[in-house]
Amino acid sequence: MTTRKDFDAIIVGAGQAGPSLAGRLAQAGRKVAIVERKLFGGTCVNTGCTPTKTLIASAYVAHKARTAKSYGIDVAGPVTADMKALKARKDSVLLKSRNSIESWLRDMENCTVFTDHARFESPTEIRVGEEAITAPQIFLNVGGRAYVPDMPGVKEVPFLTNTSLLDLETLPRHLVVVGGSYIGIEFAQAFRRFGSEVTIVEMASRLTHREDEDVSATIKEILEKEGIHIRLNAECIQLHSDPQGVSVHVTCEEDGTPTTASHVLLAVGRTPNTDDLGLEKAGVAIDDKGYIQVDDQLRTNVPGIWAMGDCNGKGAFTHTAYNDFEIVAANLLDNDPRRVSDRITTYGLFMDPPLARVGMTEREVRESGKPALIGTRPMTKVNRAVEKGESDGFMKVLVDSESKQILGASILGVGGDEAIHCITDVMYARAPYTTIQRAVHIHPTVSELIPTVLGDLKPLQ
Ligand SMILES: Cc1cc2nc3c(=O)[nH]c(=O)nc-3n(C[C@H](O)[C@H](O)[C@H](O)COP(=O)(O)OP(=O)(O)OC[C@H]3O[C@@H](n4cnc5c(N)ncnc54)[C@H](O)[C@@H]3O)c2cc1C
Ligand SMILES: NC(=O)c1ccc[n+]([C@@H]2O[C@H](COP(=O)([O-])OP(=O)(O)OC[C@H]3O[C@@H](n4cnc5c(N)ncnc54)[C@H](O)[C@@H]3O)[C@@H](O)[C@H]2O)c1
Repeated sequence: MTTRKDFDAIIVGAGQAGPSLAGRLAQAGRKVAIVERKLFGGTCVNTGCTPTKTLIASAYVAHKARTAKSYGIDVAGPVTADMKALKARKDSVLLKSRNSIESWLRDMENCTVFTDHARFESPTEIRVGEEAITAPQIFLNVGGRAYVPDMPGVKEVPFLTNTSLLDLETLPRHLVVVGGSYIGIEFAQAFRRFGSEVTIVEMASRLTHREDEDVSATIKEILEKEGIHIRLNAECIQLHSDPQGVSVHVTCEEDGTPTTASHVLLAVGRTPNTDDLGLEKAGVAIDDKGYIQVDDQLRTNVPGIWAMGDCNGKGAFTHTAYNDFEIVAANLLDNDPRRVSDRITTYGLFMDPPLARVGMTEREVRESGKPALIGTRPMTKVNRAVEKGESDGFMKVLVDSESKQILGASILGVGGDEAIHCITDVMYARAPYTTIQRAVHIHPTVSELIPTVLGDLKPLQ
């Protein structure tokens, strides 16, 4: 028999926005229900950021051990990856995080945790297993999952996604990665460093095709230097089963030589978890890709229903999901009219060296027609990078020549994922670039060279 419980607020999904919002609402004395159907912490903690960055740390150690000789250090014997031990380390890191989120929510005053699939019955009622829960305010934080394209052969062969690849306890002989963007590149480099042969198959004409061409080209060079094969313009990918695993045809020509993979990873984007939420019963509007449509304060078209994180299509990162929580909490609880449009685009791609990005790309600046200045510097001219023996990449900053404000930056280089934040903060402050140029940064750091780049700006031709 269905039981019915009434709350002030229901949160669906315990990813990167839901738990923090539960905390704020419960603290404000609201009676809160949070529903999680699978793993507390969602994608980032369980199958995304945390496990990948933990594996990438192991891959970095392998790479350093293999190149130890060039630092004057002898490492006896071949460097090999113990996949079981790698996985155990990764699991222990993510389990701590998952468990701490779950126990925080379960111990939270004014908060009731439900662990089942949530589905709308009406705009104010949600069914969770045998229970019906109601609230005048409902917050959706349902995230997304790996997109599986309907490519020829995909139904006939075994393939991996970011979730299943993380569970491997043996090293793939040859990993073919379909998709040359964040997920594909991070996994490709890590598995190459663990010892797999790796091929990236990308249908666009370059890797990370949303980045500037110089960024894509340098990423390709770095990956190829480590022995990763890269097949671009792969417009006719077909998968066939093969006695040795999966054969992957890449070219449209019938006689093109296939690549034989022991494992295939699909890393071609994400799809939102909105198809099984009963949104039609609540009347919540989605776009043609399934993303929940929201306004600048993350309100859906139905009063009393909000959507935060990857499921609203306004961002696809942990920091954007968390910022969605901050926006909703500020508007509802703090009388602070924060907006999504206040957010400056920023993200990292955690290959080694990492790519860090903020604001506009050079291409976007050119397309905008704004009069602009540009400053660049190769990492070979950054002392710290040279001293570390990690001088691949470059930094590039674009400035509005009239307002003197920074329009955007790309740092592809060691430490770039940290150094970028001195640029980000000045962009949020809407201060002129000269603020950074006159700041004294510590020697020897990567950040130290950002004032130098800004001291040598040239008109963008
Ligand atoms: C391999 C990989 C690496 C990544 N690395 C990074 C990174 O380094 N940095 C970064 O910023 N981002 C990274 N991301 C992206 C990041 O993980 C996501 O942007 C982030 O997790 C989105 O958070 P979210 O709260 O929107 O959704 P999620 O974290 O996906 O959480 C949604 C939760 O809702 C639950 N749920 C869904 N439907 C229902 C339902 N009907 N009922 C109950 N519960 C439901 C799900 O089980 C899940 O726990 C990575 C992603 C992947 C896949
Ligand atoms: N460092 C990070 O912050 C990080 C890391 C991993 C994932 N993520 C998040 O996960 C999301 C998904 O990442 P992703 O790399 O899967 O997707 P993506 O959308 O960034 O890139 C998909 C890539 O696959 C290619 N592609 C699409 N269909 C293809 C096909 N049929 N054959 C060959 N190539 C094809 C595209 O051209 C593109 O290069 C990202 O939007 C990102 O927000 C973030």
